[in-house]
Amino acid sequence: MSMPGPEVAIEVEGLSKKFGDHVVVDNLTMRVRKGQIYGFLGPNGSGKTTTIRMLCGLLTPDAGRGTCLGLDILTKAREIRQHVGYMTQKFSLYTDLSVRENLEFVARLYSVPHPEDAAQEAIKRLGLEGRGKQLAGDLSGGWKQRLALGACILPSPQLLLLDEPTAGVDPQARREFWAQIHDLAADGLTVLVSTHYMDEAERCHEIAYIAYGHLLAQGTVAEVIAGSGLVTYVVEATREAHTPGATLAAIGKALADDPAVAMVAPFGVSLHVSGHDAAALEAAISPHRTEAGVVWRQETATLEDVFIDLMQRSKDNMS
Ligand SMILES: Nc1ncnc2c1ncn2[C@@H]1O[C@H](COP(=O)(O)OP(=O)(O)OP(=O)(O)O)[C@@H](O)[C@H]1O
Repeated sequence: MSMPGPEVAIEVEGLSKKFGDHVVVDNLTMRVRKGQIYGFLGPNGSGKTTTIRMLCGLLTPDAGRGTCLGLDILTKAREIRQHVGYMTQKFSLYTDLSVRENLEFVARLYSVPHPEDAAQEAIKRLGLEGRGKQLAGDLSGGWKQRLALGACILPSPQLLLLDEPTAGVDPQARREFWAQIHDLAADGLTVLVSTHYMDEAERCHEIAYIAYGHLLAQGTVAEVIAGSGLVTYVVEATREAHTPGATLAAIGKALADDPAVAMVAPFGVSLHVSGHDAAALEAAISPHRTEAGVVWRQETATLEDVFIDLMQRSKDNMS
């Protein structure tokens, strides 16, 4: 493997990890550019956290090699860790200390010069002005996330790990949180995010889908969707349909076992029907096209369609 250029934050090749006899990550090769927001998706227990931990030296792989922030992940793990900020799902600050006290505490813990000024600067940068004296425990979920992010970036890490960062946060706070992540990335911070949420995935520059230890897809959202080869039709109940739910359910049931249909999923008054062979799928839905009270249209598969399909197929390969 050649030396990574300055624009590369992480470059790894053939990483594998076993716990006992269980291969949790199998032969993973990937590259993350500096300033990139990189999302990791996949079913529970598929190896996302293990992968992220290996990428930044928190866990030693059994096989493979690579660099993170220009440092060897096998021999320089301790140095790498000094440049990594980790925001877990669990709020890990002191609920009975104020916002300012929490930030000053973190600044002192990490020997940040001038901790009081650094805390004040973080308060300003995060739009927490006016909340400095508020107890962290009294903040709403969205503000807590913001404070946790502030604490994470106080020591000026070069790499930020986010574990489902906006679980349980309302849409506006989510949007603001992600705007901040994008600002930080624009300043050169590299961000690895593990998530189960499609909207978080869509906010990443690139994503990787991992299932049962295998990296099944990676790239931008558009590349992952295009690479899936999934053809999707949407059948929607019209206002004239007397029993839209029943009509769609009957179509769904009729199509679910057709070999041309990879999946059928209900979304409100519509169903997504997807498959891999366009002609076979077209033939499967053709008898239902003329049914009363529904309209059919072809659409680009959604990221969720693609992930469910990847998961089902990898499960089939495993069994
Ligand atoms: N230290 C460990 N010792 C033994 N097994 C482990 C250890 N860490 C993880 N595992 C196992 O490895 C597998 C992958 O775990 P990992 O946490 O990487 O998955 P994940 O994709 O992040 O899951 P989730 O979405 O549930 O957080 C799981 O079966 C888990 O139980």
